[in-house]
Amino acid sequence: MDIQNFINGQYVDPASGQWLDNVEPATGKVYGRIPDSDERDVEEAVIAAKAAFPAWAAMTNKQRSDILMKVSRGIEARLPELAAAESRDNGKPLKLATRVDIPRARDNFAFFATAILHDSAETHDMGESGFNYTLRKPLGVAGCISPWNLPLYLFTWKIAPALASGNTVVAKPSEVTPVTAALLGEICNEAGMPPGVLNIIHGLGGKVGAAMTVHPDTPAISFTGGTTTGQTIARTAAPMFKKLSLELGGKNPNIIFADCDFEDMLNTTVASSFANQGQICLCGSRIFIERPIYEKFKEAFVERVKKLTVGPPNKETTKVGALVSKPHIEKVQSYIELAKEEGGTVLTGGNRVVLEGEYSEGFYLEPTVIEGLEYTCRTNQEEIFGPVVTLTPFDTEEEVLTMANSTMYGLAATIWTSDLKKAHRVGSLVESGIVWINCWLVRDLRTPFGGMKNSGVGREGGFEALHFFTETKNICVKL
Ligand SMILES: NC(=O)C1=CN([C@@H]2O[C@H](COP(=O)(O)OP(=O)(O)OC[C@H]3O[C@@H](n4cnc5c(N)ncnc54)[C@H](O)[C@@H]3O)[C@@H](O)[C@H]2O)C=CC1
Ligand SMILES: O=C(O)/C=C/C=C(\O)C(=O)O
Repeated sequence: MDIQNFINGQYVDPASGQWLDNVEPATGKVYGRIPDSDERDVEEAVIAAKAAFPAWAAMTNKQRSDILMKVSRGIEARLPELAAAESRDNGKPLKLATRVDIPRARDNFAFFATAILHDSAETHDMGESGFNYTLRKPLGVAGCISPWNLPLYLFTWKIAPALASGNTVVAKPSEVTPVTAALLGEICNEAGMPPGVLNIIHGLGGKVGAAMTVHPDTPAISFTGGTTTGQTIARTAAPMFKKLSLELGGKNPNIIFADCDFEDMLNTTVASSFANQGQICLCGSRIFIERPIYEKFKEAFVERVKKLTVGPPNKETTKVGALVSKPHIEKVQSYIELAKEEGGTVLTGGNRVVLEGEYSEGFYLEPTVIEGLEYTCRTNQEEIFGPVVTLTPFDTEEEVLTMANSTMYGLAATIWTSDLKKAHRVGSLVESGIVWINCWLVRDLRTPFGGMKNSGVGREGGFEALHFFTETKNICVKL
């Protein structure tokens, strides 16, 4: 299956005439080609987006909202097809793509299509001498760059607010999982989105992403991906005074107190550790357990993890699918080896899984649980982004906070306790942009979403996302 760039409402080949292989993680085999685009394709896309901007920005919020709602309904209408494409491209279980990824892409469009109808600006009253009012103007052409772990989910999480607030967009999905983004162009055309409003360029980050970032006519860049890539983007964009939204890596603590609801915690901790093969920036990869329940937790957790079925993404019984790529599974395996060198004991997992028949070369890995590591070691400090978690006991709140806050990251934390005061106390001291108490990945799209420290800059979600894609202007009126 070959895909093309989507520029000015048309599907076109890359200027280079060159293509990249697209590999199916479940089989390890090439199953299509994607454009190996470069700065010439980005230039064409920016030209189209600039031309479309005045008319799109001049529409009323209601007019834009109507089109974006049609996109949302178009995603819903093609949900089975999109879910199958996502699962094949990424390796994630089809069930997950059907229940989570594609519904969330649909909801992202519906959420921002309706949010824009409820947005308003401030007035600052100066009494008899006058008043100020605030205008928020779209920026122009927004650059949106997204990763491979939640492909259409995160692609639309950026595009929808950018479009709703009146910008046109040049977007780049990950070259590892480009297919559902390519299909989105068809849905936008069917929804009556004017040509040039959304443009989608495929290819390598170092070529396409870099060209989008350095282009003088992309005043805002919204990026989700690895922290190192975020640093590269910031180095280019900051001196150009671009607006930057960076959602980066995490090394999230999952803090389990002895007084928690054990069964609820156990069920959710299995999911927060291994959902999407552990490839979600919000997964809790460092599990801290209060000492009185450490052994009980370890035994119960390992027993549950051993029962997780690793299998082909399209099989009904599969709980853990394929990791996204060969380089990625090799990276994750290298961390398991590192953990052993650092003195860790693998309690379960640690090995590649070789399935039968057409899946024998797929990227399957056992869900892995490790204990006995110092909290300061590399395994406990660096983002692994795979189905690997570590267990560490703790005795006091102070101790667990020291360990939880010891990494360069600060994205998400989970706290399990029946003591609301303790939950609130620890929640306010843990260095994380997002804290879940007695739950995980419960999402309300209105809430600020993003990380502290090296986990990012800025917040997505709700009005914060809509406002990121605007320039705020204050107008002072003297009476
Ligand atoms: N949401 C998250 O927190 C994610 C974190 N990661 C982390 O990053 C590590 C590396 O994964 P990658 O796939 O290499 O992520 P990445 O950060 O390289 O890729 C994310 C997106 O950025 C683009 N990109 C790459 N280099 C770029 C550049 N110089 N300028 C502009 N755009 C660029 C990519 O093409 C892709 O669309 C993973 O092992 C994981 O630890 C990866 C994906 C998502
Ligand atoms: O918005 C969400 O619900 C989830 C976002 C997840 C990421 O940004 C990620 O895994 O990279």
